[in-house]
Amino acid sequence: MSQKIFENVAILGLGLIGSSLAHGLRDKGLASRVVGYDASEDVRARAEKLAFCDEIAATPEDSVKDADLVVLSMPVGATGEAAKSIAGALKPGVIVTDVGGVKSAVITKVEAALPEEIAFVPGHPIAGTEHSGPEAGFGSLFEGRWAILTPSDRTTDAALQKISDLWHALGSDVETMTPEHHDLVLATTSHLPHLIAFNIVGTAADMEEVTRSEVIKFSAGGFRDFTRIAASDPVMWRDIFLNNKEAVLEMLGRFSEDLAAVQRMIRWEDGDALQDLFTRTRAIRRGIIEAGQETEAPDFGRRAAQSEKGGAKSES
Ligand SMILES: NC(=O)c1ccc[n+]([C@@H]2O[C@H](COP(=O)([O-])OP(=O)(O)OC[C@H]3O[C@@H](n4cnc5c(N)ncnc54)[C@H](O)[C@@H]3O)[C@@H](O)[C@H]2O)c1
Ligand SMILES: O=C(O)C(=O)C[C@]1(C(=O)O)C=C[C@@H](O)C=C1
Repeated sequence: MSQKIFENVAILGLGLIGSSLAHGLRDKGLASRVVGYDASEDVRARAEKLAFCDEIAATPEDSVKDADLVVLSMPVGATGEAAKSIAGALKPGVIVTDVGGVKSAVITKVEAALPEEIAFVPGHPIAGTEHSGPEAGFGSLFEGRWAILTPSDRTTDAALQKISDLWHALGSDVETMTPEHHDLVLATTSHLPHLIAFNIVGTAADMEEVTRSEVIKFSAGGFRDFTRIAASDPVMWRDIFLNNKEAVLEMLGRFSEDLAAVQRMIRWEDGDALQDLFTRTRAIRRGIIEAGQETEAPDFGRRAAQSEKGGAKSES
């Protein structure tokens, strides 16, 4: 058991990340009481049954009224409205944080909604799975992962330190950077890969229709890895692309240029160039494994495989 960091925590949005946080806080004894709220009545009822919070509130205002920490854990497109809905009910001295995959747009919307004296610490755990909903959460999700904090004008030093302590206690390493840098880095390492996965799985499905033949049935390792990523929550990803438009378009432009270069290598049978590229990318993967940031068979892959074989249904 670690040391308690907060008395009363409110988590708004009880999907994969919100429920994982609730589990993690309880498993590690980091809060006295956790109150949850979700905009969906169905999710509230499921969360009540799963009992990972001490209480499920009926309204956003009720969920935050006693909180000394409020976590906004909904799709980034809903974060501004959620902040508006709690603005009048917050206790003085409360810290508000979020977990959204985009930072600049979220900061603008949340800070426009919250009273100026409220401390806001924008955050993003670089941890997740393709599953969503309250059944998908587990307390060890954040262990051995990064949590990025992107302080803004409304982030006090004391609040930043407490949120950093919280992520450390949940098992994460913490890095601080500007929101703009975060959005560009994540456009490259998270948003673009998801876009490619959504697209390639869509292309294969179209191929199947056009050729009226089985394409996906015969897919093996490589394509299956793409289908895992492409199974991620549609609302969450719609919001990420709409809220990190510039950085994603910038990275997509660069990616298209690199893809055109590979196209040329194949057309002109430049085997050396192809081999050089693949040698470089293999070294990058091996470097990630050696640095301990990934295993050959990630845990969440095993969880997914187990649930595909008939285990608990974890998607909403
Ligand atoms: N899934 C991941 O891998 C991952 C990783 C890191 C961060 N994130 C971020 O975490 C956030 C939540 O993602 P998730 O994977 O938990 O999604 P999820 O789909 O599992 O859950 C989101 C929940 O938010 C609820 N919600 C929507 N609007 C709300 C509102 N106004 N008030 C309260 N609840 C509301 C939905 O009903 C849903 O239950 C997103 O901003 C996402 O960018 C996701
Ligand atoms: O592991 C996965 O399945 C994820 O997609 C996690 C992932 C990522 O792209 O790395 C997805 C979105 C986030 O905001 C952070 C983490």
